[in-house]
Amino acid sequence: MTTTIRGTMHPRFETILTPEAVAFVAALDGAFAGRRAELLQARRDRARRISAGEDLDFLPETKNIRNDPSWTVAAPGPGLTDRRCELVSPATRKMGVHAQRSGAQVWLADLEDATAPSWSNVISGQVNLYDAVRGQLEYTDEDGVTEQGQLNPPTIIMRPRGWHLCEKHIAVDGRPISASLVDFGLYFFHNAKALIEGGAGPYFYLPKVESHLEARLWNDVFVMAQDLLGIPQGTIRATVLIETLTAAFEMDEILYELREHASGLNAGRWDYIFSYIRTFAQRGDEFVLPDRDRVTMTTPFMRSYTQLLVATCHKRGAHAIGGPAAVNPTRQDEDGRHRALAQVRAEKEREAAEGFDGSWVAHPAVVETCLTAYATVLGDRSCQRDVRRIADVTARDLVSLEGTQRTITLQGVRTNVSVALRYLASWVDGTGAVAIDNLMEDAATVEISRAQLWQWLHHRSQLAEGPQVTKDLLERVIEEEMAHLTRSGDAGETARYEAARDILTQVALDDYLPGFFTNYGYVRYLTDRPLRMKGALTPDDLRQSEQVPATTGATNGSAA
Ligand SMILES: CC(=O)SCCNC(=O)CCNC(=O)[C@H](O)C(C)(C)COP(=O)(O)OP(=O)(O)OC[C@H]1O[C@@H](n2cnc3c(N)ncnc32)[C@H](O)[C@@H]1OP(=O)(O)O
Ligand SMILES: O=CC(=O)O
Ligand SMILES: [Mg+2]
Repeated sequence: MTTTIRGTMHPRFETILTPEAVAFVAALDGAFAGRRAELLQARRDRARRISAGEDLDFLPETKNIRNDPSWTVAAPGPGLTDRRCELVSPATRKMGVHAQRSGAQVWLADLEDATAPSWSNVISGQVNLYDAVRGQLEYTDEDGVTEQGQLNPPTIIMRPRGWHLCEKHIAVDGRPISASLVDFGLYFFHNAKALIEGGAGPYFYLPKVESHLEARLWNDVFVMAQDLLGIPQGTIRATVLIETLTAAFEMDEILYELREHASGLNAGRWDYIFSYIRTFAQRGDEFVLPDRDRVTMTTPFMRSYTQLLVATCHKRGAHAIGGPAAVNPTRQDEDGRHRALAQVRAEKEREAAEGFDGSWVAHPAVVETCLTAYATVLGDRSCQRDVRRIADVTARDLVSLEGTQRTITLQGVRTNVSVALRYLASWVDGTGAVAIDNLMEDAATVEISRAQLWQWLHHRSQLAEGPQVTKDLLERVIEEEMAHLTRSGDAGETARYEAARDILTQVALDDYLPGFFTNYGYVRYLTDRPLRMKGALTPDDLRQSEQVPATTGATNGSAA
């Protein structure tokens, strides 16, 4: 087996990419690459069946697991009992230092939705985590002022990339390897023992899981990783984001598969909305969602999902964690800041009243707000896992848009285009979380925007103002927004917006609905040696970006 590092070696990358660490990751990939490929194929097969009319339902073959009241998940790991506020941020040095000083119980260091997965971001994120775990994270600003993390920092939970992505800068026998295993493996190899010695442990958030079989794969990865490093089984803790529609039907099963390592479920609402759109993109009008800002946590199908999540977690002794509010309390706008704080407070109080044990925030300025809101329900208690909730949620409740306001507007189209272009122009430049119009935008929120454009186009949806959504209309709006966004004439900015337009056109306007914009964007714009920077990508390039075996001709998510 030959392992090759294809990415540029920046300063300190050698700390992470040691021969032993790379061999560890290659061993994991060698053991699990086949199953990962099969599970990605199973995703595509299921997506095709749903597109063709198959209804989603709870699985008959796992009924025993759901109905068996006797099993629970492992006790919370050290440092994970109190999770009232989890601050999420990209794993940069500056954000890491701020997160460590934020007063949150958890720092969720994100290599996923909030990180544009360039080689430089991925490995420098590992360098920053390496330092953070050892209490050595510091950051020097432009004025030469050095800030350090604090002595008693939050528990770190790391979020690796999802199963659908590969890491092209590390090749085993010429083949790129799973991005999930690179992120998980490097972090675990370097830090597991130090974390345990420090009184915590190797903890993970698992993103975009679509089935309990994918959770089983993660569990098997954990077992092998712990074995290889001589760490006791059951040391790892994983919280699974329930952020795909299909996973919402398998919450019990996902916890069961990971039960020795599971510590909770999280309502990853943005990807969940995206997943809803993607799953039903080619079904009838009854599944077409309205403007992005009209879908909230109190929209009936969203409410059903969170009720089921809380009830499932508490039945199994797991933490139920709320998702991130996207409002951004920017310091530039005092009124906007007050509105954002009030909105976060109302949202977190509602979550706590619904039974959640804690929640994500995406900005340090709202940590206190989140803690106060949870305190109104929890008082001195660190969580409410012992409070059982009954959720009488049916399969229909999880998918039906009955009672949902369904209006689509030209402004909704324009906002989706503008937000996607602005976000993608930053993403190709290496920034994966961006404040736009006082909202936090990341890969998940922008997936909603582009998938809505695709769905509305596919359905020729009627806008409140009269016209239908057509390709001509979308192209016109894109041109208008591009003219507006590139008006400075700056060459670098224009090039980034051209790249953004290319990605948006590819993933929102084509007949084919790609599973994720990140696959295409990554191979085209983020790799150290990008795949054919000029000229159109061929269907083979696209398949490669989505890791679809050439023989299947399948799409990832929805067959066109
Ligand atoms: C769908 C999902 O998955 S959500 C989870 C993934 N998303 C995220 O993690 C996004 C996290 N949030 C962010 O990245 C940022 O808050 C942004 C990009 C939205 C806004 O950042 P900024 O424009 O820098 O905001 P702002 O200027 O108000 O920040 C004030 C300070 O707080 C810091 N800060 C802002 N957000 C965070 C954060 N999440 N964690 C740590 N520090 C932060 C900034 O670095 C800045 O520091 P400075 O004063 O030393 O310059
Ligand atoms: O990862 C979180 C989400 O909302 O998506
Ligand atoms: Mg997500």
